[in-house]
Amino acid sequence: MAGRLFAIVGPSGVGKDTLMGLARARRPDLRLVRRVITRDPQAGGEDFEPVTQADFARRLQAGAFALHWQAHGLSYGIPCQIDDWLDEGRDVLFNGSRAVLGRAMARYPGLRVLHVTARPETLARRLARRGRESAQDIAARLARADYALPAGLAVTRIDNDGPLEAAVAAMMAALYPERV
Ligand SMILES: Nc1ncnc2c1ncn2[C@@H]1O[C@H](COP(=O)(O)OP(=O)(O)O)[C@@H](O)[C@H]1O
Ligand SMILES: O=P(O)(O)OC[C@H]1O[C@H](OP(=O)(O)OP(=O)(O)O)[C@H](O)[C@@H]1O
Repeated sequence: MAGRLFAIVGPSGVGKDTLMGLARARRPDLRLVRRVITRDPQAGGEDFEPVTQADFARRLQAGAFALHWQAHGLSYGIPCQIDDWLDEGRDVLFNGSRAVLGRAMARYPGLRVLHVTARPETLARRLARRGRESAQDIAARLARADYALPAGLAVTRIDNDGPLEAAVAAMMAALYPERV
């Protein structure tokens, strides 16, 4: 049986990576995608595979990515390995761009979207505390905060403006509705 593919999306600082880690801790069988990113290897934060722009371009050319996009001056790739996982019946969760969802749905018609939200002031506070980006980069990320999702997607909204526990519970219910 084919596995299910989930994209977690939402503005920078809303808690996507944090929620992914907590979901994985509760469901070790959930496959989290390790993204290929042209980001400084020392950047910290999520576990990603750092590559140069040239290496990214080579992999793209070779068809190594199931999905890819650009944002924040970086290139992001989702390795084709997710297709093997889905074929094996694994549920797969990746941190995606809201701007790639149209293409993602075209390739994966069963795609489910977890849209994490929080108030702009909450995002600003969290990004400043996370400390991975400069003030200028934070401002650019906040400017994308209200980017709209394309129509026609299976979307569950997850509010993460309050305590993490509430958002994790909502996320687990969205991932595994049969268990609630
Ligand atoms: N509900 C929450 N309450 C307080 N801090 C949170 C909450 N959710 C996430 N954070 C913190 O906000 C920051 C941004 O979270 P992160 O998971 O990196 O967001 P994203 O991946 O969406 O950019 C992190 O420092 C994280 O610990
Ligand atoms: O098109 P958008 O929906 O605005 O998303 C743009 C990018 O921002 C996030 O990446 P990243 O994890 O680098 O940033 P973040 O941790 O600050 O969210 C997200 O995963 C996308 O790759």
